[in-house]
Amino acid sequence: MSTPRPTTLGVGASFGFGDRIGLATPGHLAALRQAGKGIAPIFAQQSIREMTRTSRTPEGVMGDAMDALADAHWTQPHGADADHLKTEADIDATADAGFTFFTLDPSGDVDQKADDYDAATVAAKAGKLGEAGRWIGDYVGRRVALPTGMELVFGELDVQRAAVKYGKAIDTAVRLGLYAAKVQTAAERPFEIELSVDETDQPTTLVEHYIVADQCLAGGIKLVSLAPRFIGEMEKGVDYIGDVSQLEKSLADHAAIANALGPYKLSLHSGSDKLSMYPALARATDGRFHVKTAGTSYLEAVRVAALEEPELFRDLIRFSRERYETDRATYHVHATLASAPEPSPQVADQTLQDEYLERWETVDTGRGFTKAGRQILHCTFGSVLTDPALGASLRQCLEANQATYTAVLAEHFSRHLEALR
Ligand SMILES: O=C(O)[C@@H](O)[C@@H](O)[C@H](O)C(=O)CO
Repeated sequence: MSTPRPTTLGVGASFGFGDRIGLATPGHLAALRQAGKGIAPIFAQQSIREMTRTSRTPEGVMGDAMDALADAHWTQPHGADADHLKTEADIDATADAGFTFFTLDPSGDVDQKADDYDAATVAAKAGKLGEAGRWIGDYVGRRVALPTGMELVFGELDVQRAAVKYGKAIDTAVRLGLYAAKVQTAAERPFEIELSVDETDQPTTLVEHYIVADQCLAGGIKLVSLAPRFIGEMEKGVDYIGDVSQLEKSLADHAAIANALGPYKLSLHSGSDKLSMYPALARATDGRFHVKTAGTSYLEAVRVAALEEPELFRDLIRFSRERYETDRATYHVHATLASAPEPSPQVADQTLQDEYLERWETVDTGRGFTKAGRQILHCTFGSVLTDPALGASLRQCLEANQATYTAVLAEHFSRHLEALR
């Protein structure tokens, strides 16, 4: 039986194995076979941003994943995530390549300062929204009791703020979602839609979540998953930053809304390495989650260089440090160059591995101890992979040591998947 084309996965537990290089799928598969029972995989997953930074195409991403699945004689269902789509052109490019999971990202239309406005400013801005604020009157005064015991109270200020924050973004999401549905239906191809507003500065409140999802539904968009901006910090390349017990309660309330209006999954973006919150996510959603990762597979590729070609690892660190201040611009990260050592000859190989590739506690947890080299490597993947010398050297290292890459990925992602069970 041959490897099936990507398909829709529905609202059961799923996991996205983003692969920025195109050589990680064997390791992802090994981890899934070891520890992924009951979790549906997405192997072909890249954002437009990633493909732009790595000069890859949707066809190339799809081809790399499908070739690896065929080599492994994979015959089970799998999805394909066209991630962080912002325009109709993004949808056209990825739909034609066979993607079936469309992550719509209207965050460019989210007012990311909305939580800072006082009541008068909120009211004034809401009054100027026009069509984007058409639904304000429909919600003011509502109360919705959630099975978690939480009651959603739609006060006038809360609803106005939701409109100021997400009103335009909702209309963008509906426009993109209807377009994706039209394209896929015309081509008789399967599709499912995720809405992502995770890459915004201020958390999505429960009232805002309810209104965003309810208005998507009213606009004709059936969500398979939603990525709100959760409380706490989901920074790239490091574990969750915040109080996990508070997060679990918030996740349960968000999940109750998803069940009431969907059902749809809660989607965790920047899911790489957030193992401290995985059990909470699985419990709070009762397994109705999607976890999206990508950067951590790149970091494990760098680990192969550290293990097999230490001099290449030093070159990667040196180059990444030169690029970090530029490349960090669109990512939510805290690392500074001062938080990790220069790869000077006096610094041992093992020290560099510890400082730049540690998986666990790598942020200042109040003890003044910050290891953030992972973020310096994480954010500069595009510069490295498109550098004629370094990109080629890293790929050659991985191709010469594919068994090592597969092994470190299998171990790394088995830990991720086991934490979700
Ligand atoms: O870095 C990217 O552009 C994407 O991989 C991520 O934003 C993705 O949506 C994600 O959250 C995976 O960690």
